Amino acid sequence: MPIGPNPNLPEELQGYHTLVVLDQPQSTKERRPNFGSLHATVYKAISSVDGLAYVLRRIENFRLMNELAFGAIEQWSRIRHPNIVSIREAFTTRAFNDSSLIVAYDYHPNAVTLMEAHLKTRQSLGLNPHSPAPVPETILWSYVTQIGSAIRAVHTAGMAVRILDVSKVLLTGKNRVRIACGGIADVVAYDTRQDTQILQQEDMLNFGRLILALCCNSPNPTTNINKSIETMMRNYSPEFKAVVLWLISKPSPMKSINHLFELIGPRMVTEIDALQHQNDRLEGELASELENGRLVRLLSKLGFINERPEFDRDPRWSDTGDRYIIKLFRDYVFHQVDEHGNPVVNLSHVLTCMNKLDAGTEERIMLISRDEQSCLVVSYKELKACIESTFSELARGTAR
Ligand SMILES: Nc1ncnc2c1ncn2[C@@H]1O[C@H](COP(=O)(O)OP(=O)(O)OP(=O)(O)O)[C@@H](O)[C@H]1O
Repeated sequence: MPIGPNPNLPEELQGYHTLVVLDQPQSTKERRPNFGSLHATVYKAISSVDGLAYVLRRIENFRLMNELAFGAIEQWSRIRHPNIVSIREAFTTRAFNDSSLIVAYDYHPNAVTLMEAHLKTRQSLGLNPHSPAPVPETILWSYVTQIGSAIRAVHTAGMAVRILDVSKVLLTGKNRVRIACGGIADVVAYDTRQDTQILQQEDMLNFGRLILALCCNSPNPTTNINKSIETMMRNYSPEFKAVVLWLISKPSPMKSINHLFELIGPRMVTEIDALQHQNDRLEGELASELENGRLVRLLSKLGFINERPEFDRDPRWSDTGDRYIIKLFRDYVFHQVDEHGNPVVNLSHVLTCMNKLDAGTEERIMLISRDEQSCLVVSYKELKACIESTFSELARGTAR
C-alpha cells in the first residue's frame, strides 16, 4: 500500500516521476539493513516513457566499482516467467543525495509479501505469531510448484535467485506468487563473486526455509529447527513433509531443482487443473465484459443521434424517416411510464432491448409517439439498420 507522496523525494529520476514510498515507515532507531549490510527502500514511480507504474528498489550508499556488475541485470531482464517479477532496468543515481543503486521492476497493483499475507496479519492482530494457524496445505503445494518453477527458470539460465525469503516473494493475485528481487544481489555482491552451483544449492535451502516459515507461522523457522519440523509434521501430510525435508537437506551435487518436480509430480496436475478452472472463470468474465463493450457502443450511437442541438430547429431531421424511428425507440427503452404515469426504471428491460438490438433479431415491437397519434411496428433488425445508417451519416458529416 502506498504510504503517500513525500516532498523529500526527487521529482524526476532518470525518466521516472511521482515517486511514492511503498515500504512501511521505520523509525530511525529500528531501521535495520535489509540487503546484507545495506539499506533498501521500495518506491512506486511512473515512467515518462510509457506512462506505466514501476517499482524502484533503491539500495542506499551503494558504490558501483565495476560496470560489468550490470551484466546480471541484462541476463535477468531476459527472463520472462509468470512467477518472477520482471526487471526493466538498473542504474545508479545521486538524486537522493547519496550514491544509490536503482533496480526497476514491473509493478503489480495490490501486491503484498508472503510475510504480510501470512505472518504479519497474526502479529498485527495481536495474536501469537507462533500459535498454530497453519497455511492450508493446498495453498502451500501451489506455492511450492510456482516458486520451484521460478527457481528452475533461473537455474536453467545459469544464475541463482539468491534473495528468497517470505519478505521477498510477492503475492500478486489469488494464490499467484512471484519472486521479487531478482538481480539485486548479483550487482551488490559482484566483487565477492561466488560459485553459481553453491548459490543454487543455497536457493534450495532458502526455498525450504521459506516454506517451513509458512508452515510454522514463524519468519525464522531455523532458529529452532527441530521444533519447526515437529510443528510441520503435526499439520501437514507426510508427502509434503518429505518435500520440505528434501529442500532443507544438505547440499550435494546430486541435489537439483529438477528433482523437486519428480517429487511433486501429481501435485503439478492439481495445479494445472486449478489454473484451467481459473482460466475458464476469467474467460467467462471477459465474455461478459465484451458484451458490455458492445452495449456501450450501441448506447453511445443512440446518444450521438438523439436530441442533436444543431438540428433543434430542423424537425425534418429528427422527426422523419430513420431518425424518427430511433427517437421513438429511445422512448420505448428509457421513457416508459406505468399505469399511474410514474417512470419505469428497469435496467433489465434496457439490457434486454439492447441485446436484441445488437443481435438484430426479427422480433417486432410497437413504437408509439408521445402524443399517441402515430404508431409503428418495427423489427430489431430494421432498427439496427436505421441506427447504423444514421450513425454513419453523422460520422461522415453528411447529416444535413
Ligand atoms: N513489484 C511490486 N509491485 C507492487 N508492489 C510491490 C512490488 N515490490 C514490492 N512491493 C510492495 O512494497 C512493499 C515493500 O516491499 P519490501 O520488499 O521492502 O518488503 P518489506 O516487507 O518491507 O521488506 P523489508 O523488511 O526487507 O524492507 C511490499 O509490501 C509490497 O507490497
